[in-house]
Amino acid sequence: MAKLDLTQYGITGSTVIAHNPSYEQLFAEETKAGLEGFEVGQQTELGAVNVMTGIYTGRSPKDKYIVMDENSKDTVWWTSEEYKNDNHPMSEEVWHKVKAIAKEELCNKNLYVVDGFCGANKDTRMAVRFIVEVAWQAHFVTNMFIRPTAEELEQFEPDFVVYNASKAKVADYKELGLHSETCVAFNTTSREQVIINTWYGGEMKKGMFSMMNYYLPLKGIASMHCSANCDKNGQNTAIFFGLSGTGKTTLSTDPKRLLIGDDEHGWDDNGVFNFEGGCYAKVINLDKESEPDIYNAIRRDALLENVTVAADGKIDFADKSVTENTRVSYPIFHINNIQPGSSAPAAKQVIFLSADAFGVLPPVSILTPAQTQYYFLSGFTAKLAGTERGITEPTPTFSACFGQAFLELHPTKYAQELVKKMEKNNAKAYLVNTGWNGTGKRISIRDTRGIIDAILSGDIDKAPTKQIPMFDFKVPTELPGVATEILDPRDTYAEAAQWEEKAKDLAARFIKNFAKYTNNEAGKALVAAGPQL
Ligand SMILES: Nc1ncnc2c1ncn2[C@@H]1O[C@H](COP(=O)(O)OP(=O)(O)O)[C@@H](O)[C@H]1O
Ligand SMILES: C=C(OP(=O)(O)O)C(=O)O
Ligand SMILES: [Mn+2]
Repeated sequence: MAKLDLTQYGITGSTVIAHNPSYEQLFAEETKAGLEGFEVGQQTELGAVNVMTGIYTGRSPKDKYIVMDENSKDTVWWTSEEYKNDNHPMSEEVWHKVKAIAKEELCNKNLYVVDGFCGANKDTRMAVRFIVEVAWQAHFVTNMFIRPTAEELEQFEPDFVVYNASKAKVADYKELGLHSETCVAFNTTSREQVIINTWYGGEMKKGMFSMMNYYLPLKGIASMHCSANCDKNGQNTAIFFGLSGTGKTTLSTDPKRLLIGDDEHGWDDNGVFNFEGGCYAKVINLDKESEPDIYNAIRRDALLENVTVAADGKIDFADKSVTENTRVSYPIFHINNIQPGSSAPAAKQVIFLSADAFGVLPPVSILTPAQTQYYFLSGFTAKLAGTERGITEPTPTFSACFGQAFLELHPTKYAQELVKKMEKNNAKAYLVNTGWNGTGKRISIRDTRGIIDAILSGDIDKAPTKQIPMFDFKVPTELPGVATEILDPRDTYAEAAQWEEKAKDLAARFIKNFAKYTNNEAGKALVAAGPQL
């Protein structure tokens, strides 16, 4: 491969230690002598290396900016007083300043450069070049993005460049009108991302997802915060939407099915395709018996983050003293049953995962088409501790399309694309509560897996059903492999009246949240599909 010249990016005096390093080389670099602080990788008993990411162990949405220019000003869904989101505008002037900070940090250094694809579909994939200072950051993106073939690397022309200056700070952030010394900024026109003062790998992964969420729907392709799998013949695709920690990775990793991907997908006329080349699983309290596939994926080349590891390499998955958002990234082929090419025909089943901290939602509801749109736009769930800074306990939230933090266009755009694809392919939707019920405990993974099995096998369509008041949810009254007494959430309370009180409160929250969609006829028409007081 021709030697990479970084001066084209304004980075001078730097040595590229490795351009597209092998796993061998990554291991050697991240465990070599002389590394300091959070650069240090520690080998663990499972063969995977563990790293600590410093103060930032989750994303930093308050520090996310999009450059507002001629192209983006009328397309991006900007934060506003009426509807706050994480798309904070940045002027071109400030962009040049933060980019200069990043470039200065990357000058006269030893750097790693990794080229990867975002998107399994060759026609619409984005070729991304990551320029980083820390060896394990190169390892993280090697795990998470689609690894080009040797031939593709020869001809690699980046569509997008990421400058990771995690060691730098925006000292004059106040003068620049920014929120803190940390900055995660995107320029959708020059197609660049700048990261300053956070080491959390999720900023690179979810950053490129945000960009796919910008470019793809503008081309008529659905871009979705969901996991996906299919049957062993590569058919009967199912997708699982959900905010962080609701079970996308856990539930899509299913020994009976082939994994397409665990977090970010597109849906075009050919079907569903993964954006990524790896998975990023939560490992807090990871249990070998109940999640063997994820556990077995943790071996050499997987990269653990913020996990407690003793000097002899022994792992304590139960320890959350650093963060609850302990993670492992691994290339997708660490899972045995994967769908070749990471794409499959159009989805037949669409599952919305919601971790309800109030204990109101049934563990599974069969949605009507109007309810599908209503609950997709509402995106009700709980933010679980750790993935975002400042969230320390399950916090109820309405996260549009189950991924508001990553939406660059208005939520209705994503809903339209999803509905178009679902209608064309006769797909059905289900709302699955992976959170709490009246027992005060989280619904067991075992019961949730039973529910998912019943959806995927079609058993749920044969089950007797009843309607749940206020929400008018159709729920099964019995399902094979699932504890019958949890199917109607009222039965999990000592008195049904306790459920009713909480349900009224939640219904009112839904109604209040949905008001922002009712300024047009389409939105108004959906109100009837939502909860009624
Ligand atoms: N009923 C349940 N369904 C799914 N996950 C559950 C359930 N109960 C507890 N969990 C835990 O919740 C977490 C889900 O995380 P994960 O699958 O990584 O979510 P996501 O991929 O959506 O971010 C895991 O730690 C899992 O063990
Ligand atoms: C990695 C993240 O999300 P998820 O838990 O959905 O994988 C994240 O939001 O930073
Ligand atoms: Mn996940």
